[in-house]
Amino acid sequence: MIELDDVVVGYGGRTLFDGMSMSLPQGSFHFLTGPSGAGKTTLLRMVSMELRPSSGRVRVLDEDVGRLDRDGIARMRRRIGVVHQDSRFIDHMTVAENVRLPATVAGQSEATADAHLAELLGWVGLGDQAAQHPPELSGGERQRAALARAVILSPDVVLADEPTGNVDWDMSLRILDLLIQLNRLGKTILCATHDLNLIRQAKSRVTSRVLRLKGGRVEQAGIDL
Ligand SMILES: Nc1ncnc2c1ncn2[C@@H]1O[C@H](COP(=O)(O)OP(=O)(O)OP(=O)(O)O)[C@@H](O)[C@H]1O
Repeated sequence: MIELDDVVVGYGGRTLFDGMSMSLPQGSFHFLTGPSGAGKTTLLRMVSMELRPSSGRVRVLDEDVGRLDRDGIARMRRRIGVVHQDSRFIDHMTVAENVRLPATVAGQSEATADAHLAELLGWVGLGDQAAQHPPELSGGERQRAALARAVILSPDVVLADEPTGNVDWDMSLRILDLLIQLNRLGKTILCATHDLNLIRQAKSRVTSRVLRLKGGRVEQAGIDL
């Protein structure tokens, strides 16, 4: 479950959301749309606990994230996988090492992480690129590496910020397919995108809803996109 209740947030004295609320059930698949600058990334950053609202409440997986202590935040971060808009990697580490990094940071043994890693890289179609370095990857391969890294700890929630930005249509479909598979495993998906074709494509394959941000409000968009 992801719930924002009467959230106020902004930057440098400018309010972006002034008492915004929304509620997404566990296991749901939502797209987040809206004009550039509407606050899609900001909303995702509140859910991923990278940004604290100045007031209001953010609840994720039945926890009020504003009340978590440091350990609680660390624990919760493992349950939320994030694919950022411009995914950064550590360039001197291999693709496999980058994808494994969250598991290493979480204290998993190399053996435990590696058992899952090969399967995960195969799942995103990067089995052959495991030993390469991030600068050698194409845009679509980077996005898939970012998705693999986001889910290495088997999070319950996956947040994706324009995961198909700058990739061609075939690659977009491939990334969408991975998100749909994650949703079928019961994970809650929230995906910011400008790509209405992608949303249409998803709607024929998975039960998904569209949230539209506009003027600091979030509204459910109809299916007639
Ligand atoms: N760190 C920041 N400091 C100041 N202003 C910011 C910051 N991050 C975002 N903003 C501003 O807040 C507004 C919302 O930004 P946000 O990135 O959340 O929008 P978005 O809907 O994700 O946009 P896009 O579709 O272009 O990625 C924009 O006007 C942006 O300039």
